[in-house]
Amino acid sequence: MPVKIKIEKKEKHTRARLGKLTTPHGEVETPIFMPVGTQATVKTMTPEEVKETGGRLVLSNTYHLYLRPGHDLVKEAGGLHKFMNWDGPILTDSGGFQVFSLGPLRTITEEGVEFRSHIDGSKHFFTPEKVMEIEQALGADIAMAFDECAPYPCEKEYAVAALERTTRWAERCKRVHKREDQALFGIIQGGVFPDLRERSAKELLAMDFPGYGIGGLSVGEPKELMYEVLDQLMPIMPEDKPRYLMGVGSPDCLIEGVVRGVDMFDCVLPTRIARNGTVFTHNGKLTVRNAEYARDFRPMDQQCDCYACRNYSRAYIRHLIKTDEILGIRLTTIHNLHFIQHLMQNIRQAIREDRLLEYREDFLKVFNAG
Ligand SMILES: CNc1nc2c(CCNCC3CCCCC3)c3nc(N)[nH]c(=O)c3cc2[nH]1
Repeated sequence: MPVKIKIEKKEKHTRARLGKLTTPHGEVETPIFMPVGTQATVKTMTPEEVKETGGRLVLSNTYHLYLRPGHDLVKEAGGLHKFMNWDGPILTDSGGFQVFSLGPLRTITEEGVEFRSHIDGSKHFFTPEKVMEIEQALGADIAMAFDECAPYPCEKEYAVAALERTTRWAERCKRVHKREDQALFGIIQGGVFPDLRERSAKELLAMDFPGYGIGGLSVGEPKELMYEVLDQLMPIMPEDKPRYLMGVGSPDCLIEGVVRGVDMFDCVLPTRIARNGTVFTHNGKLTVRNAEYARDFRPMDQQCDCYACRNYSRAYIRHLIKTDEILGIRLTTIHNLHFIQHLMQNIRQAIREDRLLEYREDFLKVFNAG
């Protein structure tokens, strides 16, 4: 069993758990936030800088790496760890979400999904078998099954069809997944319908995957609805398997997800908004590129001890961003990754001390007041 979770402690007043996730490339603490490295790099960061901010497990993507540079090239390079010089654990998403997000550029059949590349419009066909070939070639420690993520909102019939196809595709993935040093995770679908979520979970739990993605959320539904789906789904999830809430999220969603028993998160938000000149601070978001910061010589977040906040002012970082100096978005990225990892560290400590609900209240009172 290459990937397993050991629950160290259950928080007294919530479903939150403190755990250790063991993988072929080392052990990481959970709950964990996993920085996204779409094209085999966490944008603008060296692996050392990702580690320095607290990143321990990074994500990459089947869809993007298949199109460029090609999974065969990455395999020839010795696999994703060697290619991107990352010696910690890696998780690859199956591309299910990406090809479904392509909208009219894709056609879904029982066999698989025909889609046109967002780069040059060339035609491609992803089947569960093809995606498993790609993910095994890339060599991540955790590979997600090829699933169908239903949009929000959608008719219940659509969610049923997507759930049933996801189950059949999970079977097909499991049948051809041979790599012993790579864990295949199933992905639970079912839209925002509690009965469908339960059905999808039960069908996939019966296949005994070493861990589970919770898919089909953070697709435009109100946050409260996402929390409700988790409230209904998490009680039927096995305690001894990692739960990975896909594509989540912002600081408030991370805390609410942990409270409900989620162990793993990924989100492009911290790195994406950083490149737009927006950073998280304890008082909420701050768009450092705005004119009001032109003569503001304070750090982005006065309570932050990251490299960017220890050495540079808002005025300087605003100057860099306004003049398209690459150092600007590197500094905002360093800060945002550090901020989120520091939040996860505080959450893990609050679990240890059985005061997660107090932490949630204190953090959100200040963060949301901003
Ligand atoms: C943002 N919201 C959201 N994301 C979802 C994602 C993607 C999660 N992030 C993966 C990274 C994205 C950037 C490149 C590297 C991989 C989902 N993925 C799958 N397979 N299925 C979902 O239902 C699924 C559902 C998701 N909802």
